[in-house]
Amino acid sequence: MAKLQVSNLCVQAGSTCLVQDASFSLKRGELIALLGPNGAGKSSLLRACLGLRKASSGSSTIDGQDLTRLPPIERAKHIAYLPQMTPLAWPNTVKDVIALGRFSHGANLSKLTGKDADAVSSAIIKSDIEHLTQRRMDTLSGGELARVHCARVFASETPLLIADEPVAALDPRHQFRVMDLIKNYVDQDNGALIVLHDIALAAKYATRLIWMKDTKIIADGPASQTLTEQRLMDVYGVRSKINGSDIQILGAT
Ligand SMILES: Nc1ncnc2c1ncn2[C@@H]1O[C@H](COP(=O)(O)OP(=O)(O)OP(=O)(O)O)[C@@H](O)[C@H]1O
Repeated sequence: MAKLQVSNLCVQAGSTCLVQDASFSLKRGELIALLGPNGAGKSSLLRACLGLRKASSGSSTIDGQDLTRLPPIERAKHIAYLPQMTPLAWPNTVKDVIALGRFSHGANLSKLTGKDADAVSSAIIKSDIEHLTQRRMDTLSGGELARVHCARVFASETPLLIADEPVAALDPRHQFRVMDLIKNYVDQDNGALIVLHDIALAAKYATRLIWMKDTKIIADGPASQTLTEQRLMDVYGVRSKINGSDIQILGAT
């Protein structure tokens, strides 16, 4: 089934509210873009959904199981998480990092065999990084690094992916390449929730947009219903011109 159900989730840091009463669901076949300005609470919401940050109230379940109570290794079988990317200083090879995707399956990471070896090989091919497998992670460009992290997720064969700004800091071509990888993953009967700051990219790829502002989800629906000039003004404080799939951001108010 693979369904993430988030209900009335609230996150506090001391007396400060970071997320208020967030509810939404994510299931296979959906590619949801989580949108909102800096500081709106997107990362806090993602981390609370995954049970990585304590929620003050509400719930987050996967196929009916409370994510905050699932042991990390069990959670990792259901849902993969790509946090905001920071350059890695690890001397590990690309192949070793992708093999980490098989950890939750109990694989011997230093000697992959059978299904585990197949999953890693298939992820490497899907992500178009065959030429990088013996490279050290700390020698990769941002675009290469992003594809390696996608491959690690694909190798884990989880049905759901949560990613926090997976295309931040990539040039337009690499943004498309990574979004194409995520779309292909979703098209193979998986689901993804990803934070994006590029509205046009979100409108092009996402089946649904969830809009956050000032700690709250203020809209949830396909771009055809929720992406309007007024919405961009309300959420980001920018003037825009939207004509079908042509989205122009004209400037700040
Ligand atoms: N532990 C904490 N204590 C206090 N404030 C926090 C804490 N964690 C996050 N915040 C604040 O909560 C707000 C929301 O942060 P969050 O990282 O969730 O926003 P975001 O929407 O993901 O932003 P961005 O787009 O910049 O990544 C920010 O103002 C941040 O400074």
